Amino acid sequence: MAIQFELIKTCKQSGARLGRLHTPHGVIDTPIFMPVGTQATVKAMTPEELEDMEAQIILSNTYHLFLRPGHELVEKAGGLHKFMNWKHPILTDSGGFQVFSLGDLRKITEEGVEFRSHLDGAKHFLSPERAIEIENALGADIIMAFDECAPYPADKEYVKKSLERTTRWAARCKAAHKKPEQQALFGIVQGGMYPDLRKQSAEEITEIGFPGYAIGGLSVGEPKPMMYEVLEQTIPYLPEDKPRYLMGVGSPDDLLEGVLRGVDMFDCVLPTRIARNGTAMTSVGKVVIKNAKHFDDFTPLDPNCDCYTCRNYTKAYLRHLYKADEILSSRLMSYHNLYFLIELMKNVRKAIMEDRLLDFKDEFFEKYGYTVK
Ligand SMILES: CC(C)(C)OC(=O)NCc1c[nH]c2nc(N)[nH]c(=O)c12
Repeated sequence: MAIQFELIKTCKQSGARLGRLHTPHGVIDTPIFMPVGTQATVKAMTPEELEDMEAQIILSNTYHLFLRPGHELVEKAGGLHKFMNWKHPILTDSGGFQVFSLGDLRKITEEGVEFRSHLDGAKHFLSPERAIEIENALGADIIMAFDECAPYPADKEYVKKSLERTTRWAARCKAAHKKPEQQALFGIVQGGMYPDLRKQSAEEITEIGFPGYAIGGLSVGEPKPMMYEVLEQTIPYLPEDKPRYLMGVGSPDDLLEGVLRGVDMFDCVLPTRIARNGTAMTSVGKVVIKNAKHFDDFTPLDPNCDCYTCRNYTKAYLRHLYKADEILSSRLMSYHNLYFLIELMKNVRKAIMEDRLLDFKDEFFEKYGYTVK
């Protein structure tokens, strides 16, 4: 088996789980936040900095690497780990979702998706088989099935047709996967915001059988309560002994609400994206560094953080870097935001171990400035 999921403990106060996911490139503690490195780099961070902040697994993307530099080059380099000098686990997303959101969609058929590259407008075709061929070449420890992430909102008939095709595509992915011993293929559950369709998708995907299951099609603009509700309607149909991965999530509150509902893995571009726009996630809420009030504030970004950025630089300096459009601004802000989410998940794992995750959530939301429900 490419991966082994060890369920260590289930929190007595909630549905939260503590686990360890053994992969060919190392062990991952769950619940886990996975930094996104779409084009074989977590933007502005070196692998050594990611190791320093104890990132355990990072994401890359099939669609992007297929378009540039081409999966053949990465394979020639000895695979993604060698190409980007990352010695730890990697997960590649399949590109299905990107095809529907990045390239302007040409047409979708049972066979696959024809689309134009968002880079140069060139026409391309991706099918379940092609996506798996690319992911096998990239060599990630965990690879995702080729799916359709239905837009939101979308009418029920469309979502039903779409999830049923995603199921047929999932079976084709499993059949096309050349290295199930080295690379764990996760199935992806869709079904929009319709609980009965989520149940149908979860039953169909688990019927095919995968070592792990992702919940796609959420965090697509729906209200948060709706996302949490759909999660509650989906998780019970996934096996307890396999990892659950909520794709594209998320912000601190979404991570906590997801863990409480039994999610083990998360990914989101938020920490690095908002960092480049000058916003920091801190233990006392968001800090928008360009705000004039930080002009002569010589305190750290986050008084309760012991990351490299918070130990060595002040808000005044970080504001200056941002206003001067200095590259170091993106680096220092990204380092802190990633560290913040990784640290949050470390504290979540500790709270689960001590059966006090609900209390931890209330304390965190109080300090972070979220209204505690
Ligand atoms: C809009 C953002 C990116 C925040 O979330 C989503 O789109 N969420 C859904 C999502 C993220 N990544 C995925 N990958 C795949 N294969 N399928 C998906 O549905 C998704």
